[in-house]
Amino acid sequence: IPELGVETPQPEELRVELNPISGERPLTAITYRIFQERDLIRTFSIEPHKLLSYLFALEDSYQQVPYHNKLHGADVCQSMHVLLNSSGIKDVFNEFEILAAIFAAVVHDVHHSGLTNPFLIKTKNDLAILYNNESVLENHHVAVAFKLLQADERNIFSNLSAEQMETLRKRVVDMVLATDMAKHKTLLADFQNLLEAKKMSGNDYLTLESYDDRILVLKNLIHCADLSNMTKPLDTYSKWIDRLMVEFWKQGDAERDLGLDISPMCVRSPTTKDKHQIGFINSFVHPLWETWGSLVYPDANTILETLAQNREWHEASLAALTSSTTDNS
Ligand SMILES: CCc1cc(COc2cc(C(=O)Nc3c(Cl)cncc3Cl)ccc2OC)on1
Ligand SMILES: [Zn+2]
Ligand SMILES: [Zn+2]
Repeated sequence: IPELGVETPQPEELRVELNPISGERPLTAITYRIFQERDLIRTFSIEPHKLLSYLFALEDSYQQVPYHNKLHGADVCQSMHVLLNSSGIKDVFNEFEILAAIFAAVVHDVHHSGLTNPFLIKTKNDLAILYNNESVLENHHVAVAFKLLQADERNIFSNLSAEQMETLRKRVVDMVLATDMAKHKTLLADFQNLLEAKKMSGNDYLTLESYDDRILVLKNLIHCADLSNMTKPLDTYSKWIDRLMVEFWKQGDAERDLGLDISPMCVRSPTTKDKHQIGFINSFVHPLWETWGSLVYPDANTILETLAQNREWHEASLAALTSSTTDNS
């Protein structure tokens, strides 16, 4: 693959265009690089200047909130890229599904307001009215992502056939809507049932025939990427927690000012962080990653070990915190 990912008559010009990206445009830089590395630009005859225009507009449509900003979009896209390379699924998905998965990951939280679905619903936000309280944020994210494609100079899929575009759109909508935490239990249960059935059939690697089976794995994959903070080294992980805490606590302040009940995760207290993290990892994150780990065994072993270490870190700091407070009492 040529250095800039595409044969171009003006390599210098494209290089210049790309250079300013890496500093203040992390989402564009990471996503463009992944498109190059996976040769998606050539496979789907994507015009490089359209890809840059789309990514610039997408990056600028992420709000400047503490956690759900363009860095989170870039992070989930990069995590999706790595997870798609797991040996257990490397040869399962075709290039159309990979294009949809990478695109869904980078757009999945665009224009996030830093508030939760329950908050938007209980404050009767316009978005909650528009989407009838159903996956309000996630419907908004994927609608904004496709709205940005409507401008011709940003339509990176202009060389796909109408039928290819239709399937791509369905996959992206299905994956982004699956990032709604309210769907976690059903999504994981369906995933576990699928793997159970596959194990019964005896063949050692994953064969997925139907669209429903294939998209079910991709939905869990983007959900894993969205919940991958806890599987990262502690120094990275703790930065994500602090960002999310600031975002949740700001919502808590808004709830208090509006005379609403303060959501449990949004209560400002030193033990909130550790208690909620441990509870969240135990009830959501570990079961999901354990199921993913069984699919791509042994590829996810490092991830599972890091997750366990991070949980222990919280348990130790919670013990230290509570013992010190009981001493003072
Ligand atoms: C007080 C801060 C706090 C954080 C938690 C749970 O921890 C985390 C939760 C989430 C988390 O819930 N992310 C999320 C997803 Cl995956 C989908 N829709 C909405 C959201 Cl907010 C993403 C990252 C986390 O830690 C780094 O519980 N309390
Ligand atoms: Zn989201
Ligand atoms: Zn997200």
